[in-house]
Amino acid sequence: MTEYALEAVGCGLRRRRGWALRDCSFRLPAGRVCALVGPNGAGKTTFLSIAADLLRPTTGTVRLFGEPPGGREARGWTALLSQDKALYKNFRVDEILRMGRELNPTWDQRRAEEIILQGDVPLGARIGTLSGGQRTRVAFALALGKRPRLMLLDEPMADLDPLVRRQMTDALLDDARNHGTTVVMSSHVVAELDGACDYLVLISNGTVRLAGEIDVITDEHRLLTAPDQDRARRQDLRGHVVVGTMTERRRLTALVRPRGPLPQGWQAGTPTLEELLLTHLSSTDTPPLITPSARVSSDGVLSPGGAA
Ligand SMILES: Nc1ncnc2c1ncn2[C@@H]1O[C@H](COP(=O)(O)OP(=O)(O)OP(=O)(O)O)[C@@H](O)[C@H]1O
Repeated sequence: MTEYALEAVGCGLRRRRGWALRDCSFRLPAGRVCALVGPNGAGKTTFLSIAADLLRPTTGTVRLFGEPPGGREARGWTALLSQDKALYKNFRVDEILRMGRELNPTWDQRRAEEIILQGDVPLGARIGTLSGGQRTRVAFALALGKRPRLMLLDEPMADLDPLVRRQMTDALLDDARNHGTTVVMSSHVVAELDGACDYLVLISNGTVRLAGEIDVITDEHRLLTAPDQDRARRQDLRGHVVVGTMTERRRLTALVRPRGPLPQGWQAGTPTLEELLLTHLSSTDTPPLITPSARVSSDGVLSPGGAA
C-alpha cells in the first residue's frame, strides 16, 4: 500500500485581508521530490508553515505520515528550511551542530559536518560573521543532519551561488535516493526544479491547480503550434482544454489538454516543464488537474488505491 508523507484535506487559512490558502486538497506519496510552485502571494509559505506546525489552518487538516503536524512524532520527522533561516547569530557553527545533536535522536553528525566542510566554513566561526550563503549552508547542514523523513524547503537557495545550489540539490537528491526522504521544495527558479523533482504541486490564488507526477501531468498536455495567418485555426481548439495561447513570429502556440483527436495541420509536441509552468502560472480559469496518486475525494476521504 502506498504510504503518504503528506495529506492535505480541505486545508484553508484565513488572514485579515482574506484567504491566504483555500480548500487545499492533495496528497504526496512518500519518497517523492516535490516542486511547490506558484506566483508571489499564492500561498506556498502559508502551506509549508501549516505543514511545519507554525500556523494552524482555519479549515481542514494536514497529516504527515498520518499524524498531525503538531504531534511529537511528526515534529521529529520534519525539517523546515525557510526563507529567513533563523539561526542564533552568537552561536558558533559547531555549537549549532551540537544543538542539532541534542535535540534530534536521529542526528547524523558526519552528514552535518560533511555539508559544512564541503563549503570550507570553519566550525569555530560565529554565525553572525558568515555570509548569507554560508549561513544557508549551515541551515542546510542542520536540516540534513536531522535525517528527517520529510524535508520542507521554502525558497531555500535564493542566496546561493550556482555551484552551491547544485551541491545542495545533489545532497537533497542523495537523501531522497538513499534514505527515502520526501522533499517538498518551493522555488521560482524552474531550472532548479527541473530534473530534481518528480512531483509537482502548483498553487495559484490560494488553491491547488496542478498536483501529481510531473511526467503524468506533462503527458496530459500538448503544445500545439500553427501558422497564425489563418485566424480560423483558433476555432480548431474548441472542445479541448486550452490552458493558454501565445503568438510569436506569426506562429500561434497553444498549451492544451486534449479532449479527443488533435486538430489537423498543427504540430504537436510535449511541453517542457518551463513551458507548462509559465502557461499555467498566467492562467486563472483552467480546471485543476490532480493525478490519481495525488487525489483526495470530495468528501475528504482519501480515494482508495489512488496511486497511479
Ligand atoms: N503575516 C501575514 N499577515 C497577513 N497576510 C499575510 C501574511 N503573510 C502572508 N500574507 C498573505 O497571504 C497570502 C499568501 O502569502 P504566502 O507568503 O503564503 O505566499 P507565497 O506563495 O509564499 O509568496 P512568495 O512567492 O511571494 O513567497 C498573500 O496574499 C500574503 O499577502
